[in-house]
Amino acid sequence: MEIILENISKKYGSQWIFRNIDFHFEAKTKYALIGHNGAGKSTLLDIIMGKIPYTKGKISYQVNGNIVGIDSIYKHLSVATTSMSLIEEFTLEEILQFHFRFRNIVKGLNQEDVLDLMELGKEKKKFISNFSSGMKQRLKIGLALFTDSSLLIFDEPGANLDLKSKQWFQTLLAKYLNDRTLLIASNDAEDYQICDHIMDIEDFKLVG
Ligand SMILES: Nc1ncnc2c1ncn2[C@@H]1O[C@H](COP(=O)(O)OP(=O)(O)OP(=O)(O)O)[C@@H](O)[C@H]1O
Repeated sequence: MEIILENISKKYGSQWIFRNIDFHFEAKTKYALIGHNGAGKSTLLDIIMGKIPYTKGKISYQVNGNIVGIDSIYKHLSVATTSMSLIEEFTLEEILQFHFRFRNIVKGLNQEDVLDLMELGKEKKKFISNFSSGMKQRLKIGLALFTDSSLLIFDEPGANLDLKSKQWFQTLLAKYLNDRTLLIASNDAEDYQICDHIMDIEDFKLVG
C-alpha cells in the first residue's frame, strides 16, 4: 500500500502535534517512526489507520495502483498496538476463530499453524484474561502479522516482550512480512532492524 500525506496537520485542543506534513510512504517498503515520548508517533499511526481524524490536509491510499477510500482502509490493514484491547472473555482458540471469520489468514497458513507460530499452542483453551502481558503482546502481533493485509502497523511491538520473544518477532517478521508496507513506531532499534527507512517524527525527515 502507498500512503500519501499532503499538508497534514493535527491539533488536540489548542496543541498542534504536527503541522503541514507532506510525506509519501511507498508501497512494499518498511518504515520505522522514531521520536521522543509525546512526539506524535502513535497519533500519526492512529490517523493513518483511520482511528482518529486529522485537523487539516489530505491522506490518500493506493493498493496496486487503485485508490482506497478512508472508509474501507480497515479492510487492507492489520494492526498491533499496546493500546488496543483483546476480548478477554474469549479463549485463545475462540479469539482466533472470531478474528479469522472476518479477516483472511495469510496464504499457506491455517489457524493451527498460527497457534504454533505464535508458540501459544498449549494455551489454546486458556482465557485471554489469564494471559500474561507478554502472551497478550505475542497474540496481538500474531493476529496482525498472520492477517492477509497490504499495510501492517505496529506501535511499540517490543512492549512486554522478553529477549527471546523479541527475537521471535524479528524472525517471523522477516519470514511473513512478504511485500507489505510496514510502519513500526518504536524507540528501540531492535524492534525496527528490518526497516528500510527510519523517519524522525520530530521533523518528518528520513534519518536512515
Ligand atoms: N486524545 C488526546 N487528547 C489530547 N492530547 C493527546 C491525545 N492523545 C495524544 N495526545 C497528545 O499528543 C502528543 C503526542 O502523543 P503520542 O501518543 O502520539 O506520542 P508518541 O510519540 O506516540 O509518544 P510515546 O513514545 O510516549 O508513545 C502528546 O503530547 C499527547 O499528550
